[in-house]
Amino acid sequence: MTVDPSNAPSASANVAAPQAYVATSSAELGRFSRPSKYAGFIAGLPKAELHVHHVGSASPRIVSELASRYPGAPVPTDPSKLAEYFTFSDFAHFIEVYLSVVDLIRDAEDVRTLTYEVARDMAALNIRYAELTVSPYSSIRRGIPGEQFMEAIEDARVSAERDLDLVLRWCFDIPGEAGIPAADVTLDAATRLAPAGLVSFGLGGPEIGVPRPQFKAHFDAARAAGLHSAPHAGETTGPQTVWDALQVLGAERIGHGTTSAQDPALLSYLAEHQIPLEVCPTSNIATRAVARLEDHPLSAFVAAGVPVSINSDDPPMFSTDLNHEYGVAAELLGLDESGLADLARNGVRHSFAPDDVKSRIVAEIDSYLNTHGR
Ligand SMILES: O=c1[nH]cnc2c1ncn2[C@@H]1O[C@H](CO)[C@@H](O)[C@H]1O
Repeated sequence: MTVDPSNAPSASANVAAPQAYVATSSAELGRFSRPSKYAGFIAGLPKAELHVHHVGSASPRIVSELASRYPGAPVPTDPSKLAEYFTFSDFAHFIEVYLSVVDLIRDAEDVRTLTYEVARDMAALNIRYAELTVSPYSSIRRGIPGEQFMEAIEDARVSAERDLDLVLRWCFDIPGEAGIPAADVTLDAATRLAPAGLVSFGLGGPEIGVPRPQFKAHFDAARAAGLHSAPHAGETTGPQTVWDALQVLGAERIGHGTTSAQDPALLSYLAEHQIPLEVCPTSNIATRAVARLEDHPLSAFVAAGVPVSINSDDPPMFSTDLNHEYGVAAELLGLDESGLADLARNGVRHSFAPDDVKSRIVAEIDSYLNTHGR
């Protein structure tokens, strides 16, 4: 895989390129919902993304390019066949497909290129800050040395900040299905290899058959090392998983948290303690965690006073991108431009970004609303 520097937008080009939906194939974008009437406003709005997976952000072009190097792989080499490959019968099927793409990343150069290209797609959407969920275990167990992996992602992070006006940070997550050995490797990567951009410790993958409490010692150690706790919970199992994440893993933010809506006491707790949920509406439909967008509990969260941010999760795999998700949120919550700007400010405020980065981006949002709001 090679980077074509001539495709890299300059920082000033980002501001003026609101129509670019480069993170996914535009024909497929919005397979699960209509384009928003606010699409133009959203495209130029400076935003933060707090829940987005590293490999799950690989564009169809990168995925098919990688697949063509490994003819035996199940992943299609033709980008136009990817939409069908990325149609999931259920969450378990989604994870199986996700791991087949992870399998195509074989060396540190792949990691560096992938990370930089993901950053470039984000910058074209006017994302100014992103916490990318990275699973070092998946690469280390496929033979990429941990030190090389860290060097690759850090190199991409520093280049993105220099070239793309995008501040990147990492959440290292345990792929839950791989159990304690994966947790050990992830904790070692987070605490011994400790790259400068790392801000949080997470837990992803399936929830069924993967109880959160088994990872208590790993989260305790990560938190003692100064990392924030941001596990997935309540995406595919009920509210008890969210309680476990809060009470056992010390969660400061919850990935998805969708089924919290089933438990009024949990909603009150989240509101009282101002624990944000990282909501990814289209993802929940694509993995069939929620049956229909109309059934999505986003508006119930907001009504209960639970803080939320809007995120894209694995955008090309779900035929979406962050701008499209903001349009979906506007529809679900009945927002206008000023409400969309509030949503963008929430994304920044709930992030683990340095304070100066937060105030800079919030000021950019304020000024964008002043000049582009109705
Ligand atoms: O929506 C999601 N929920 C949970 N895990 C996910 C999701 N998207 C990507 N991953 C990724 O699945 C891998 C296998 O556990 C992990 O690397 C996790 O980051």
